[in-house]
Amino acid sequence: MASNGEKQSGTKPPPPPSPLRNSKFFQSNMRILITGGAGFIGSHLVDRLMENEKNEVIVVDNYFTGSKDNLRKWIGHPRFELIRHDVTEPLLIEVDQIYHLACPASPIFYKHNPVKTIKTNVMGTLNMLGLAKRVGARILLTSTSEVYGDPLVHPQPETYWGNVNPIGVRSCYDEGKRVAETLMFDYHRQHGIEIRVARIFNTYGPRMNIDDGRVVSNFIAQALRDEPLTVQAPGTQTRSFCFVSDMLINPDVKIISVENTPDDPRQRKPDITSAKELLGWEPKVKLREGLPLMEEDFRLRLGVPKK
Ligand SMILES: O=c1ccn([C@@H]2O[C@H](COP(=O)(O)OP(=O)(O)O[C@H]3OC[C@@H](O)[C@H](O)[C@H]3O)[C@@H](O)[C@H]2O)c(=O)[nH]1
Repeated sequence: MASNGEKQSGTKPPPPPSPLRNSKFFQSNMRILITGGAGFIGSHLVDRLMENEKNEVIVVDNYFTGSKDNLRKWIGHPRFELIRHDVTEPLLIEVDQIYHLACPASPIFYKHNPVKTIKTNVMGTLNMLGLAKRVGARILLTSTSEVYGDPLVHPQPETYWGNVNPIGVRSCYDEGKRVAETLMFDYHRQHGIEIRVARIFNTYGPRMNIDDGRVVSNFIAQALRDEPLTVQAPGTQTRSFCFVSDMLINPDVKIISVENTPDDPRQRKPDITSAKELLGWEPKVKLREGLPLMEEDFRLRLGVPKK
């Protein structure tokens, strides 16, 4: 679709899917690969796909931010396989569908080793697309709201191309995911690969990493420890949050509205203050469906006894 003023004329249609791909349309048993399947969203996706007895699920993960613990109920299951593998290395395997989730997603983790983050996004996606092409698999990439950068349009329609800093500390992730999206669409246009791209916004729920520095996990951990909630400056930023099971109902769902002030507020300011100090009142954190489960899980991990 043309937007931001650019005309898209003369684009040729993608080639038809390979005969290998065509044969999979009539197949009901699916062997599904999930990269990053030991992570927060990945493991919920595994649960969902394992519900279908016709599916065989293979997870690859390097356990940088994921954990075997998230998959413990499936380890040893005849339809389930777990491989320690880093997607920046090629993977030769026979599968029918690929869900490519592998990448650290929390800002503190992806900024920890930015070169590795961009390698994961670029080389990892190339490797997965190469695999999809070789075996005729359909592939889904989990992209991010961060492809919009500091959006100047609210809410962001898919036709909006974003406002991204190419040299900032978040670029390894923002730009990495943008290149990953480009690769997906180029493989589709050039090789007829069947693709899906889901731009995921801030997701929360059980199995979220307690120490990933994100606002939901921080607030819950702080509340459980009876500490003040920290709101990072400027304090006016907003996010749209999606509970993990709501996201899996329709992985293509786009939950929008990331409002930011114009002066690059996404570069975290060091002056962190307590919510009370900033707002003049202590905000009440509303726990919704599923959160009691998360709270229980966090209590256990923090060693905070039940009330
Ligand atoms: O303790 C905290 C943590 C965070 N925040 C603020 O809360 C907002 C949300 O921050 P988070 O770290 O939870 O997440 P971000 O929105 O910055 O990044 C997220 O965006 C979409 C996903 O694709 C990314 O993977 C992701 O982690 C930010 O404005 C941040 O400054 C706080 O006020 N207090």
